[in-house]
Amino acid sequence: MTTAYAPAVRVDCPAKTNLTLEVGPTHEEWGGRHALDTVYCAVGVYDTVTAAAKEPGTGFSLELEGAHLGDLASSSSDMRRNHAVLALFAMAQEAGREPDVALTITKRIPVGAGLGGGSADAAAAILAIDRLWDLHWPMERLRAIAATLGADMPFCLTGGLAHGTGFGERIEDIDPNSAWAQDLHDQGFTGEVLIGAYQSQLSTPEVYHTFDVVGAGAGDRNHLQAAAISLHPRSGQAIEAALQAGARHAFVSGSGPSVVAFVPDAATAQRVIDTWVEQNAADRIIRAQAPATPVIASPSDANVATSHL
Ligand SMILES: C[C@](O)(CO)[C@H](O)COP(=O)(O)OP(=O)(O)OC[C@H]1O[C@@H](n2ccc(N)nc2=O)[C@H](O)[C@@H]1O
Ligand SMILES: Nc1ncnc2c1ncn2[C@@H]1O[C@H](COP(=O)(O)OP(=O)(O)OP(=O)(O)O)[C@@H](O)[C@H]1O
Repeated sequence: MTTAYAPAVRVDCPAKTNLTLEVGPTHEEWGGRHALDTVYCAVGVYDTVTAAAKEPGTGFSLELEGAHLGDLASSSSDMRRNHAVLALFAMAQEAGREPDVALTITKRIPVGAGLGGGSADAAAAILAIDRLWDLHWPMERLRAIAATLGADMPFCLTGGLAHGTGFGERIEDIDPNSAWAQDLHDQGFTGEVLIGAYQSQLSTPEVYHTFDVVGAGAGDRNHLQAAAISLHPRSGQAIEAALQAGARHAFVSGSGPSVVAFVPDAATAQRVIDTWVEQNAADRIIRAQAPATPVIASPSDANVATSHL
């Protein structure tokens, strides 16, 4: 007898950056994490996570795809520590079920880049499993589960623009039609974005520890920027080059090393790309739109576009 399983679910989840990132003191009750006041912005480079049911009692499986796997590609990378798998375990515990799910991750978000790649995959897994198991839990419940896994994960569940506080897990969505969103748009923080990414990765804990020593740079919207540049100077070169080429804003994304540049038009985008190439200021250049939101699809939603990928 063949068992009929619910169809696999696919979620495309965008990367995140921080349009502002104010870093305050550490809190023991948060595991030593710093207090944050940040404006999150999801950026349209997507990882794709699929979740499919497996035979009961067979446990989870994980397949990784993509040309940019960073340190995930190494044989020592422990599948059980992958953020998407940790999300599956958390959902299974909350639902009182076994994690008999086959996960696949197609990675496009640079790894260890300050773009929330692991957080995006964890959020995508939560959204996919919520649909696969027909749970239909409210977003607040999904966010509470995500917050136990990492600071950026609650935001990644909804994307768009949001105000983050606490250690980053307290999320207040910024309505796209609000005066706040309009102001961010008027400042040039929406539309075409260029991401300068690198072969090298930065450890988020190390960047925060370096911040504790060097502090924030004068006038830096991202308080971690000076720390990230001290650990990865090429990011500072890419920022200067982008601003000289006409970008309205250019800064380190989160804990870095990647650099995000907001440009007003296609001509400026091309000038920034040409300058980064001429100066070898980045190893990989990605063009994207901001803000962006997760796209959830089951095979039955055959009409779901994939032009955003
Ligand atoms: C840099 C940001 O990406 C900005 O959005 C986030 O603050 C980091 O989010 P994340 O990678 O999900 O961070 P977590 O996985 O929760 O924590 C990783 C490590 O980063 C440091 N960390 C993280 C968040 C925070 N508010 N303060 C911290 O000091 C801590 O050393 C922590 O052990
Ligand atoms: N699914 C995943 N995708 C990317 N990294 C993962 C994943 N699961 C575990 N990791 C590990 O998490 C570490 C950080 O990767 P990630 O891409 O989330 O960094 P990041 O973009 O700097 O995150 P953040 O901006 O939230 O600090 C990497 O060293 C990687 O080995």
